[in-house]
Amino acid sequence: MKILSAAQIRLADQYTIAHEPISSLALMERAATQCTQWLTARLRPHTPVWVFAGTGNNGGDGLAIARQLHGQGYATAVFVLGAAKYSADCAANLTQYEALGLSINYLHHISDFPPIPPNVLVVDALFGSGLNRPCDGLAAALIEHLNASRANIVAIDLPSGLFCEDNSQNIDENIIAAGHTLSLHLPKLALLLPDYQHKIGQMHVLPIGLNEDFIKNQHTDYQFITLADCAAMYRPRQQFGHKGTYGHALVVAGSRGKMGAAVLATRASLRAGAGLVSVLTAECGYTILQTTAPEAMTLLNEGENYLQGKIPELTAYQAIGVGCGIGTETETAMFLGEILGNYQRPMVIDADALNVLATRPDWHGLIPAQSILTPHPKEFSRWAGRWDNDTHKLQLLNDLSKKLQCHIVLKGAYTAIAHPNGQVTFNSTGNAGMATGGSGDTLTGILTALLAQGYTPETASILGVWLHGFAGDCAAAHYGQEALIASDLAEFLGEGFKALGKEKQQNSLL
Ligand SMILES: NC(=O)C1=CN([C@@H]2O[C@H](COP(=O)(O)OP(=O)(O)OC[C@H]3O[C@@H](n4cnc5c(N)ncnc54)[C@H](OP(=O)(O)O)[C@@H]3O)[C@@H](O)[C@H]2O)[C@@H](O)CC1
Ligand SMILES: Nc1ncnc2c1ncn2[C@@H]1O[C@H](COP(=O)(O)OP(=O)(O)O)[C@@H](O)[C@H]1O
Ligand SMILES: [K+]
Repeated sequence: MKILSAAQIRLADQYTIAHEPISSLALMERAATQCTQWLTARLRPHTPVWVFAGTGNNGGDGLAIARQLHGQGYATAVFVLGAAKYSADCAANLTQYEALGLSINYLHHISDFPPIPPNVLVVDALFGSGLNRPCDGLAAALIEHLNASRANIVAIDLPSGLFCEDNSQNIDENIIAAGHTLSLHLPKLALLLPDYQHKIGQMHVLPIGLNEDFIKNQHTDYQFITLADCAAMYRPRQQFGHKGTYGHALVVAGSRGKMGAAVLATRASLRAGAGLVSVLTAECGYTILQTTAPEAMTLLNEGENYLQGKIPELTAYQAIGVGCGIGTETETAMFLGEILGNYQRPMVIDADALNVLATRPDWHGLIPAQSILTPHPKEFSRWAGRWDNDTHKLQLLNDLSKKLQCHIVLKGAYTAIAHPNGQVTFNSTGNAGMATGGSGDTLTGILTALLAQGYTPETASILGVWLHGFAGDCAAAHYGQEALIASDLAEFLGEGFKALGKEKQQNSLL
C-alpha cells in the first residue's frame, strides 16, 4: 500500500471525482460513513458525541458524521471553529445539519469554548490533510482546551495540527492528542513515525474508495506493507522440493550467558522454512543448541565462552545471519571481520555485529552489498549519531542505506526498512508485546532463512519483518501482550505462512 503526500491525496480525491460516477459531496459522505461505522461499532448508546469541525473538508467530514450519528439516535453537538469562508462541501454539510432543525455552536472567541464533560466523545474534525501552517491563535487555543479535557478524542484523518509528512517545525501543544486516528484510505507518513505517537493514539486506516489506478501510478518513496503485498512476494513450497531447494542457513550467534540469542535465532530460522540450518557458536553452547534445536547442526568453535579463531568454510551456506548475543570481545570482533572478508553473498547483520561494526568504519567496505542490517534505534544511533526529529532520522536512515548499499531495518513499532534505491517500507504488523528481550534475535533467524531460500534481499527484508510482526500479533492474541515472550514468535510463524498462502490462493486465477 502506498503512502502518499497531502498533495497526492488531494489529486487522488480529484481524480476519483472526475473519473468515477461520484460527486465530491458523495465522496465526503462515503468517508463519513466509514468513520460513523467505526464509531458506532464501539460507542455506548448513551455516549454524547461532540464534533469540533473546521471550515474545510475535514470539517465537512465531521458535520456529515454528526448528522449520520444523529440519524442513528446518538446525542450529538456540533461546534464550528468560526471563519468567514467554508469549502463548498463543508458549507453543504452545514446546511444539511441545520435542515434537521439542529443548531450549530460557532466558536469565535475563547469565551465561546464549552467546558468538556469527561463522558463525551470528542470527534476532532478541525483540520486534516489541508493544514498548511502550524496552528496558532484561536485554533491553537481550542486544541489546548480539548487536550486539557478528560474526554476521549477520535481524530478524523489526522489529529488536527499534525502535518501529513514533515512535522520537524511543528509545535507539540498545538496538536490534538487523540486516542484513535481514523486515517482515510491510506496511512500518512507522520502517523507511522514515533515523534507524535502521543498525539495519534491507535491508527486505523478506513478505505473510502479512492481510485486505485490513479494511486498505482503515483510515485512515492514510502510504502506501508500489507498482507496482500506480502502474498504477492510469497513463494509456496514446491511439490517436488527437497531440503536442498530451500537453502542452507548459517546462524552465527551466542556467547556464555547469551546462548538464548543463538537458540532463538536458530529456532526461528528453522520455523521460517530454511532447508537446512547450521549454527556456529562458542563451545559452551554446543550442548544447549543440540538440545534446544536438534533439527539444526552445531558447528564447533575453538572459543570456550565466545566466538574466536579460525572460521569454517562458508561456501556451503546460501545465507549467514551474524551477531545475536556474540558479545564485543576483541577476538570475536576479529572473528566477525574474518567472516565478512570471506563471504560475498548478502547476509543479515544484527546486534553485537552491528555494535562492533559501528566502531570499525574501516570494515564497512567488507559488508556484502544488499546485506540486511537490523538495528534497533539505539544501535542505529551508534552508526548515524543523534537525530533531531523523525524527518532527520529518515534522512540518516536513507543515507546509510545508500552508502552501504544495504537494506537497513530500523526496528520498532511500524519498523522502517530503508532500501538502497531510496524506498522506505513501513511494517503494518507487530505490537508492543514484542518489546521483550530476544524478539530481535528471532527476526534475524527469519531473515536468514528467507535469504537462504532464495528470496531477494529486498523481498526477504519486507517479508521477514511482516512475518515476524504477524507472528507477534498471533502470539499476543493467544497469550496477551504482557505474557508474550520471544520464543513464542517462532511458534506462531506458521500462522503467517498460512495467511500468506490463503491470500495468495484467493488472488490466483485457478
Ligand atoms: N481523498 C480526500 O482527500 C478526501 C478528503 N476528505 C477530507 O478532507 C480533508 C482535507 O480537506 P481540505 O483540503 O479542505 O483541508 P482541511 O484539512 O479541512 O483544512 C483546510 C482549511 O483549514 C485552513 N487552515 C489550514 N491550516 C490552518 C491553520 N494552521 N490554522 C487555521 N486554519 C488553517 C485552511 O484555510 P486557509 O489556509 O485558507 O486559511 C482551509 O480552510 C481531509 O483531511 C479529509 O478529512 C474527505 O472528505 C473525502 C476524501
Ligand atoms: N511497540 C512495538 N510494536 C511493534 N513491534 C515492536 C514493538 N516493540 C518492539 N517491537 C519489535 O520487536 C523486535 C525487538 O527487537 P530488539 O530490540 O532487537 O530486541 P532484542 O535485542 O531483545 O532481540 C523488533 O523487531 C521490533 O520491531
Ligand atoms: K482532524
